[in-house]
Amino acid sequence: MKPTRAPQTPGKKIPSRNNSKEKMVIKDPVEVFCRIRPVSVTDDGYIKVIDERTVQLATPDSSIGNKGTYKEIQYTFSRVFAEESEQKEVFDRVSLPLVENFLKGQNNLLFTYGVTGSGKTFTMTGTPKDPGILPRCLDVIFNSISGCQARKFTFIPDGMNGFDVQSDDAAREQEIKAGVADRTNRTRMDFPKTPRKRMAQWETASRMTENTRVSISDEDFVYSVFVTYVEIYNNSVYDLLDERADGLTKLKIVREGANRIMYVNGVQEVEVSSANEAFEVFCRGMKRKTIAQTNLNAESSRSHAIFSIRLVKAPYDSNGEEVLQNKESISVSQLSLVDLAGSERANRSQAKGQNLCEAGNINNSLLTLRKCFEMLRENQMNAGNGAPKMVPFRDSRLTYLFKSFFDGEGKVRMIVCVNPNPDDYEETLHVMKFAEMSQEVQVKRCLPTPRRPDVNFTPGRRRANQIFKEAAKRIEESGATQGESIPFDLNLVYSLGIPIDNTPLTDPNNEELIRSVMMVLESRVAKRRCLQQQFKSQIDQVRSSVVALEKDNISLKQENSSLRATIDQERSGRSLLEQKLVQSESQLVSIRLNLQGEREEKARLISRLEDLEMKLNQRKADTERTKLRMQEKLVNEKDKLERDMKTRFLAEQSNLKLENDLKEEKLRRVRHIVDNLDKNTPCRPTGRMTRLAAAKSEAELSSTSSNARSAATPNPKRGPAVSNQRHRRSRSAGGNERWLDHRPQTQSSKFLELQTIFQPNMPKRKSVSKLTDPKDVTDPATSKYCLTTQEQDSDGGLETKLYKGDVHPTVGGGAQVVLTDVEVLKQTSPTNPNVSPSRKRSANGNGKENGRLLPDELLSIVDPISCKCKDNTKLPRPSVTCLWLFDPLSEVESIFSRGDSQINDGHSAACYVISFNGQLIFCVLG
Ligand SMILES: Nc1ncnc2c1ncn2[C@@H]1O[C@H](COP(=O)(O)OP(=O)(O)OP(=O)(O)O)[C@@H](O)[C@H]1O
Repeated sequence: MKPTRAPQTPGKKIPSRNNSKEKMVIKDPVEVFCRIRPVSVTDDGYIKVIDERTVQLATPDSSIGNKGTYKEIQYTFSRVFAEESEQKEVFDRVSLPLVENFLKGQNNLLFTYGVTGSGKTFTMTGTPKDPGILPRCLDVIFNSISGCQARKFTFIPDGMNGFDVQSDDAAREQEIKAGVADRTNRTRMDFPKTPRKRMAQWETASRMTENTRVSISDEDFVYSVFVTYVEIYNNSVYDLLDERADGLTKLKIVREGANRIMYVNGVQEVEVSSANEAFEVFCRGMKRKTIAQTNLNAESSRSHAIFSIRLVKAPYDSNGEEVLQNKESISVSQLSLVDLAGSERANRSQAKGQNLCEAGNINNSLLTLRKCFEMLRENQMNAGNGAPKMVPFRDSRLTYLFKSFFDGEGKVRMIVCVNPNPDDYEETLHVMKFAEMSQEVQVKRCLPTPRRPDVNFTPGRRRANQIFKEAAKRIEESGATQGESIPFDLNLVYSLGIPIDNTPLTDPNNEELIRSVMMVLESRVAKRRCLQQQFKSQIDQVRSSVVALEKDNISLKQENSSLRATIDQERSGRSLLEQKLVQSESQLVSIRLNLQGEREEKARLISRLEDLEMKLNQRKADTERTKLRMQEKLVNEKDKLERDMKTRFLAEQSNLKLENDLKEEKLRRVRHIVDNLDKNTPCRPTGRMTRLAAAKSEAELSSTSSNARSAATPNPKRGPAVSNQRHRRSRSAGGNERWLDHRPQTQSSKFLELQTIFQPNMPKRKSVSKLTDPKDVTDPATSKYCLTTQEQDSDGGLETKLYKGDVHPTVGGGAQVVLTDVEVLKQTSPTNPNVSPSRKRSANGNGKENGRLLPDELLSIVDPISCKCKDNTKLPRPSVTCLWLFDPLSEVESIFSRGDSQINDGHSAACYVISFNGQLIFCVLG
């Protein structure tokens, strides 16, 4: 028989089969059938049957809205069953050939596939009035083997997917025992846990039976039927026929048998002797099957249900008396009917919690099924181009259980169920695509077993034995033999016809005799001819099977040698790979060692770095501390130095004063001498002169002793009285500081004289009348600020105020001015008669009010020696510009005034009017 090709979608390539190795193995494609479920909605059916093999899917209006485009896609299958198709039609076309194969001793797999609610369970099980594939299969099987069935318990499952055979007597004994046990058990089993609508109908209504019968050639065999029913739920296999309540014991594992057939280990295999009994067992399992109510199906299968029927057969012995007691002579075939759970999208089924988890597992296992098909097809297309890729059968229990079918241990057929409901359109597209692709998968054909254990036995011996026994029984009943046993005579099977009459063949002219001999001979000739024909046909059969065997043998030998070559190649490849692995491992070890070394080195470096960082931090802290100490020391030294300088300065000043006093005294005495020259009276030093001289010697003494004290032991608590640095008015104190000289142009100051003889000492300056540009202040070169304002009072006197301050840069990049000093310069109008040089002095005449200086008299310290008149003009007399020299520490107070410009020629101060204790003294310094 030639393999039938899978129908191909136009444009799709048929896998190349030029490979010589491929030619040797006969392969059959997976046959796929499509069944369309009838729906009540008729307005927008998106499925149209084009012919009996083609179906067309057109995008429904609802999906156009979502996806945009309208398209029509055609799919071709082995056969398309339209909505109105009957269960019988589907069975005859799809399942009957599988049943025939099954009865001939081959394995078969049929599964229904599709979206949830598309009619898979209906197609597989049907209803009592319109049974589906499964009950019909059972009917046909038992119709066909009726009369050849073995006594129950003739075959006993060995627990490893095989069977043992036992004698008729042993089987009878066990049957009696089991009958008793079965009756006790039955009462317990017949109550379903959950009444279900689908099951209820089977229990109440009588089932319509299928009458088809397939003729079996092996009449000298006995048959037994065993069924198993398992479900794959959440990727675990459960035995649906296990009566025990414990869920764990129902959990089974999938194993590979010695004959490479996959099976569920430890599953309950129930022997059935009729279709009804078998269906009853199926119903029992159905009650335990996991179903649930979803949005899309009131009784939706949540598991893949696998009902397997196994046909066990063995030949009769040579006398047709009893089953041959040899395990080797047993042959087993299997028909697996699989009702797959439907694929579903959670958003459509609204599945939640456990249902959602179930849906996930269902979709995963179906995805694995698809992947296996895809990989099988890819391997077939790339056959001969390298080693085939591994098919992921093990990824799911479902595919693992059916692995042997795809490995060539049986025939595979699939029914794709589709629901024309437009809501199913998207999912149906995926299903159709997969189904069409599946047809390209080719499965190795399972050849009928060439081994005939009964090859030496007489055909028809069983029936002959039966007839003989019946005849012998009747004879015994009639009392003819009287207890004598009649031995079975196998020659009866080969009798050439009626025996020749006992009349002696003596008279050749006896017409009657000749006619009777002629009749016998004719019958014998006819019988012989018949036997010869039978013999010839048997010889032909044997020859053809020998030829087939020889062919198989040759092809197997070739396959064997090519497999050996492949194995050798793989072995050498493997040894190469092993070598590489060893090398890689040694490299890995050395890399690991290196890595370890690097890690240790890194740890060492890190710890060293940490040490160094610690030391660095310590050193920084030390440096910081030293810096602070040094700064402190510097400040102290500076203070000390300033104090010393101040003391010296004051000492020098008082010396000078005393010298001046002395000179004045001398001058007075000279005058006095001159005045008294005429009078010729001796001149005595005045008391004042004495006092001055005493003061000088005292000042000198104190200066010397102070210097000596400071040189010997510095007294940090109380040094000599020095002027506050902040109030230092010396021009030399200016240094290199740059001043921002701010002289606002107010309305009044425009007309006032600013060029007084006493000018602030600002060697470097930038003069502005308005502070509009912030850069003037923020300029890093500017460190001092001076604001000059002027006011004129009603007497015509001028008051000039100099607000001095330090410019400090701020963090934000600006600058702030801290005013540290105010200098007030007063000029009195010479025309004002009320003004006297001591006007600004305090009431007690020493510049103090109750011993304190008046604030407006805190004037800047200006070195009188460097006082210059800028334009060298002559100052009007008695114009007196007074400066109050104020030292807050020593509280020494003086008035320096610019005297006669003729005496003071402008380059140095030569003449001073000194107010000392309210007296004005002219001093002329050399
Ligand atoms: N060909 C058909 N004729 C009449 N009724 C059908 C047909 N196919 C399906 N149905 C009905 O549709 C409903 C759903 O069918 P069924 O339970 O067989 O779907 P399913 O594919 O097995 O769903 P799930 O995967 O969820 O188990 C049932 O009520 C069934 O009777």
